[in-house]
Amino acid sequence: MLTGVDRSAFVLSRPHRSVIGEGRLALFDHPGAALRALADGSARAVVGALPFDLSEPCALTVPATFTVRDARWRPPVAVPPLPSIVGAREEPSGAEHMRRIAALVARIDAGELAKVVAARSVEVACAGRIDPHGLLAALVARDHAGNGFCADLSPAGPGMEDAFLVGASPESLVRRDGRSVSCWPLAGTAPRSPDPVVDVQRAEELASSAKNVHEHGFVVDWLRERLAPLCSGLRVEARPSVVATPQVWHLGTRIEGTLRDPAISALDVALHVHPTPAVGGTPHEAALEAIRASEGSRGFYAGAVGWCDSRGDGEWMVSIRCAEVRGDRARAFAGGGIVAGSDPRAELDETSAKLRTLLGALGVPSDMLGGV
Ligand SMILES: C=C(O[C@H]1C=CC=C(C(=O)O)[C@@H]1O)C(=O)O
Repeated sequence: MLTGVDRSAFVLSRPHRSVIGEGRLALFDHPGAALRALADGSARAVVGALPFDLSEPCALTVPATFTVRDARWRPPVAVPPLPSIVGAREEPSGAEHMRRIAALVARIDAGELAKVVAARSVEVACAGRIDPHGLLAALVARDHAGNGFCADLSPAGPGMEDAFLVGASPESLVRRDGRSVSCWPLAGTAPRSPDPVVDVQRAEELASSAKNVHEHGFVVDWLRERLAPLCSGLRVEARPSVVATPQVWHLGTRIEGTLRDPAISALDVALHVHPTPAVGGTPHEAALEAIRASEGSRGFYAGAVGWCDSRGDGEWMVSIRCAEVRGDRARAFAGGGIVAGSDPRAELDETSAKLRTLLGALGVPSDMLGGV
């Protein structure tokens, strides 16, 4: 048992630092109210999650204690073991996901869209309650960079009691330290291989893949466009580099700038750039409409998780490689960018590789679902 520890505490674990928010002084289901509380000094910090669709409720908390440490998160005491797996169900099925991708590719060919991210989920049923910090501990231990997050979703209101968003995202939406702002968008993916020679070959192929570089470019263009009015001296790496997670390789581009107005906070910037085409698409509105039509609400998957303090500093991660956890259930999500020429089977396999982050940490055997 975790005694004397806030089992619903917010945690963001990063390679360089961890942020922990315990207790709850105030809850906000709208980011505007959180921004006002930070600006008027009534909140020292705000932590939590933004949904994919910003017209839906967010889940932000003013914690009673807010701790920043210069190292990745480690559980303060032993966490309970995760319960055994009873079953797992894909939503939609792999066949339906491929059908949706084929329909999106047809819309891209017709010139209605240039890029759109298609996502699916797996709902895992367990024999007992999933401790959110127990799952977080498993994720952080399996992630060589030490990435992980856990956010209480109950501030989003009715229906979200006992819901948490738990994940290990490699993608930083925005980080603000004083006037410095940085983003590290990821898009373009290749699965890792247990064979080191094949693994390196896959990374090299990804770096030179015209399709993946094209898919990645939409995200960089969007961020450049959104950040240029806010920043002076915006620096965007000329070409993407290859970034490793335990399950996949990604293309990533570092972007840095200096805020023209020091009153603009990390949360302001996150709200200004979210959702990027790493989770949405291009053109922006048409892609969001296509996602709504094919998937319905994504809830907090593909939103953002992070923190912002009263100085405006903070960090927000894109909430991918995550699951919504409620009681004995966890619903894990993964998506992938669809562009002209995307192959539905390869895209399905890509989401299976991404889903392994969560399914592996939960202990779901790989043969429990077709190919996931
Ligand atoms: C939308 C997801 O990943 C994004 C981040 C990195 C690579 C991506 C891709 O190659 O499609 C996605 O844009 C997800 O993992 O659910």
